[in-house]
Amino acid sequence: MCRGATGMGPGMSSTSYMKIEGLTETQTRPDLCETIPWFKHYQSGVYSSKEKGCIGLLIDDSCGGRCYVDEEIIITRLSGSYEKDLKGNLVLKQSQTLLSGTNAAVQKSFTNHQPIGVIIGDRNGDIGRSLPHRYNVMDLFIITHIWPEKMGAFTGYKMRLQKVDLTRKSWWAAKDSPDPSETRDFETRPEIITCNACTQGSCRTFKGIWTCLNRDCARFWEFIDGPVNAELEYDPVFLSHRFLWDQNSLPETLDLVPQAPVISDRNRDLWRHGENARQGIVCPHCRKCVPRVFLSGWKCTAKHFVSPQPRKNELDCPWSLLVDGPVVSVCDVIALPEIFPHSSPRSGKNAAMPRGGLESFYDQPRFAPKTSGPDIDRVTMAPYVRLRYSVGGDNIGTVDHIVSNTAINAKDRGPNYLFQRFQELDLGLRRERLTHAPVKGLMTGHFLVNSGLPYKFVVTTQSKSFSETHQDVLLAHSRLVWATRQTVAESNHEFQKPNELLLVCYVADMDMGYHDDGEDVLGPTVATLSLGASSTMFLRMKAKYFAGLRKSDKGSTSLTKYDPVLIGCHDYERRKALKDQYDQGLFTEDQYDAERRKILRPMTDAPPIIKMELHHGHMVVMNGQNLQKYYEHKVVPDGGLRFAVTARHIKEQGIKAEDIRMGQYILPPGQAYNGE
Ligand SMILES: O=C(O)CCC(=O)C(=O)O
Ligand SMILES: [Fe+2]
Repeated sequence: MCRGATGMGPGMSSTSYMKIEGLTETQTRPDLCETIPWFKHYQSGVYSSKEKGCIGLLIDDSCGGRCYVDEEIIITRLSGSYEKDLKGNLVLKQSQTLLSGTNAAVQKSFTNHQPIGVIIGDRNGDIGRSLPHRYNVMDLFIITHIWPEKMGAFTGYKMRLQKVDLTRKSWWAAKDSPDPSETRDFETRPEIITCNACTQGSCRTFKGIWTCLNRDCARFWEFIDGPVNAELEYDPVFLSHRFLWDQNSLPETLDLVPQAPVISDRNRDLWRHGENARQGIVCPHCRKCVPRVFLSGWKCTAKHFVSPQPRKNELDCPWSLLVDGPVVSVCDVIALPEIFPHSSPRSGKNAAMPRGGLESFYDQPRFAPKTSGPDIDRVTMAPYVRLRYSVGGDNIGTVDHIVSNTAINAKDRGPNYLFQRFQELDLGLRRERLTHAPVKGLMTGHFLVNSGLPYKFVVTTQSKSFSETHQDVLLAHSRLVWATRQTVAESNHEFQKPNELLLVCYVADMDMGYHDDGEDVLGPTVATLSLGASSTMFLRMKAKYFAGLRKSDKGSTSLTKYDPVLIGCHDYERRKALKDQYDQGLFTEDQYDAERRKILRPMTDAPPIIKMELHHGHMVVMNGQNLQKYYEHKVVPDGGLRFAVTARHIKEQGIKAEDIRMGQYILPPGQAYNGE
């Protein structure tokens, strides 16, 4: 059945919905989603909230047959169950329902007259004009009709949306189109015709022909002697009629274009390191979505686009909003209010109060009870305590957790000093766009800066040589050189001096997801120093080794080639027995694969086998090439300001002599760290 919006009548004009006029634009989907609060979905075309239903809609690409965009009306399909055929046409693969998922949210917005923010992408061909930017905020619309159509063997839905504010000409209107007339016709409605078979009314949607739009009726989508599906055109009245929205009858509307904040002493923390620190801001000058790229704040400059490159028409706008503030003390980001009664309690999301005094807080790290986890060896490495996790037998590797204490942290040029200096120095910390990401333009979930030899595998960071790196940063590196040397001395590896440094900074809910640090060009040892807020580090086996096979996005599974059958993997005993038989030549490769297929099942991800609480001043040294090959780690900070300084060795073979010098430095006498 064709359902139209109801309950209209003469009412207030809707001009007040538009807080700011005009177009907001962005070139990447992540920038859009970080900035526009009513459209935070990175992949779907519908953004919904539980309470309101659909609040944001993106129309891009091809919307399928008979989609339509004019100055005030949009007709588009509802999402879900479509696939592209070989020619790139969208084909419905299963009938849609309005009862669940995003279509239920769309239905809810239709019923509630919820205004919806609409964004149009420059791949949309229905608008019939070129668009200035990749993504362009159109305006607020309300769904006026939702109806089913037969699409091949299945039933899918379409919807008609009408712009809320009819008093102003839309920015996407043709240049020569007239301004909206002051006297509009809000009376005319498309004709409603009752179906003889089901007795339900459906409106005249198509030109010169009527069909029943009740999907349960025997005569649904029946066109006797009429045009074939592809020839259907919309009825002129169906396109031209308008509802007048009574503003008082509409639910709370969206702030279509969020205003840039005015930073004051009261809200500074929120925007600097708190809840809003990852929020993008619409530039008040050029209206571009400006994501938080820099730790120092927001800068509306096209120049910060390493990838994708700025477009030709992109303005290099000078607007910026910097959020500097007083240096945060360590006591402000760790939970020790009873010891520092004047400090504000930590607001981190995992904040846990230490049971003992300050010493016990640092000296007795708590770690998750082991399941099938590695052995832990606890030794005193005065003045530190070192916990060594031996992972997966001899040939895999070790993780050393080097636990600091207040005395170490307070030492001259120690962690307390470094935490302060890293805030005072202009280190150039910024988020970078990932080179391989499911969504183009996706940025790291943390700020970073690289120095020494360039490290550019996950993200392309601009690297400074150590000679251009501030000495206080080199002091942190020198602690990691010491820690690396300690660890390597007990292994059968040769010590390779770290020649690279990655400084990462986390604020708000930033984190670093599961990854490994195991590029071919990297040495086997990776050492990290934590400064500031606490965090939790997890280590787990990679899924393909844990399960022995992996599932592709399309649902097929493939066996892991050269499966090492690591201690701790799923179904270890049976897999090991098969592998032994294969290694002894009792199976051909095909037989081995066939036997493996009988027992292996796709798994959910492996559970973490190490969970370490990293506090201010702690160091972690991961040692072993295979540790990075077979295992992965992630870090989830508690919230609040945290720096992680990581030192690795990049193999020098094939690197030019002048570049090798980028990874070398000499500290003034007595300043290289010696473990005290
Ligand atoms: O934040 C941390 O402690 C670790 C960072 C890390 O894993 C990395 O930089 O690769
Ligand atoms: Fe890492």
